[in-house]
Amino acid sequence: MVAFAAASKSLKNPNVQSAISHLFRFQSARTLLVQSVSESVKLQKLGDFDSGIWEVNLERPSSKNAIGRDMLRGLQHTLESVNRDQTAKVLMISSSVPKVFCAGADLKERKTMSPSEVLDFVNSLRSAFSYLEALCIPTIAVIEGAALGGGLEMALSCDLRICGENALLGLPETGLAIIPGAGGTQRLPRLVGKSTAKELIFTGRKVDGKDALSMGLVNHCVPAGEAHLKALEIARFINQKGPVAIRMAKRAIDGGMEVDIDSGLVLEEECYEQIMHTKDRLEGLAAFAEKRKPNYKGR
Ligand SMILES: C/C(=C\C(=O)SCCNC(=O)CCNC(=O)[C@H](O)C(C)(C)COP(=O)(O)OP(=O)(O)OC[C@H]1O[C@@H](n2cnc3c(N)ncnc32)[C@H](O)[C@@H]1OP(=O)(O)O)CC(=O)O
Repeated sequence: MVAFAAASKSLKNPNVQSAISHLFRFQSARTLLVQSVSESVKLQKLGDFDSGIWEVNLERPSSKNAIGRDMLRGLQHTLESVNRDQTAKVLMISSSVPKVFCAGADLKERKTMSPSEVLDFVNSLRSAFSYLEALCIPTIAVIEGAALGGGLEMALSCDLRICGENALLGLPETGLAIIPGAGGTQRLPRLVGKSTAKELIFTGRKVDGKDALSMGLVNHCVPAGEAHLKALEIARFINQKGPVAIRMAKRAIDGGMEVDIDSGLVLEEECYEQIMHTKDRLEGLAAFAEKRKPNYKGR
């Protein structure tokens, strides 16, 4: 009885609760399937409670996940697989290489390319990141360590960015006498403002996780090593919501930001109409009335 009372008292301690919930969140993430799309890009589908959460894993340790032709092909195929599958609800992009998210374009391969090959490659990389940005489900970049050049441009194409304090983010391209050519000159100013983006791109300055947070470059900065956990926590929140509503919210926000407010509101109306006749909308109302968790089916 005494032991039980002591245990229940310690369970009320917020630190213990937080540790347990971290443990629970960490342990219950179970990978159901790993699809190896290429040597350097793996696609994982989480299972059980996390069904609906998918993860692209970058895995090219020899070059710190630098993106060459092979890796780009792997990335394109992976994103196409995600896009085709209606069961994907949230996508996380992470690295299995310690201390790096992605070191950008493969500069060793670049040295062997002719100018027209470089242009072809950069155009394909830009298209791949636009494809990533346009995926109809939410995407989260999980950044531990370096996200530089094309690596940051990939993260900028995601809806959310979560980083560890040890992150190093930057667009150092001008130091190589090129410009960020995979969307960086467009997405960075839209995210952090024109003036800050110009400073970062003109100087090639790299910022750590805390500075990235303060300039709005990332959504959350957490202690080093905890970015995946934080991203998973957010992915789980999203995964419990009405899937059609999430897709329509993304469409309305993304489409609306590029047009005037009146056109944006028309787009919002169109998106609202898409959710009007879903069974999930009725399920949401029923669950509220019955004081239970909704069970959404994505239709
Ligand atoms: C998309 C466009 C342009 C670009 O992206 S340009 C590229 C911008 N990126 C960079 O400038 C990053 C360069 N890399 C680094 O700063 C560091 O390597 C690091 C990522 C901070 C990691 O540092 P660390 O000290 O941990 O590791 P090493 O430097 O010893 O690297 C290990 C190994 O990896 C190779 N490598 C690293 N980055 C690249 C890369 N981008 N391309 C090819 N290889 C890379 C490095 O050379 C080492 O190899 P070794 O053979 O062992 O020497 C726009 C456009 O496309 O134009």
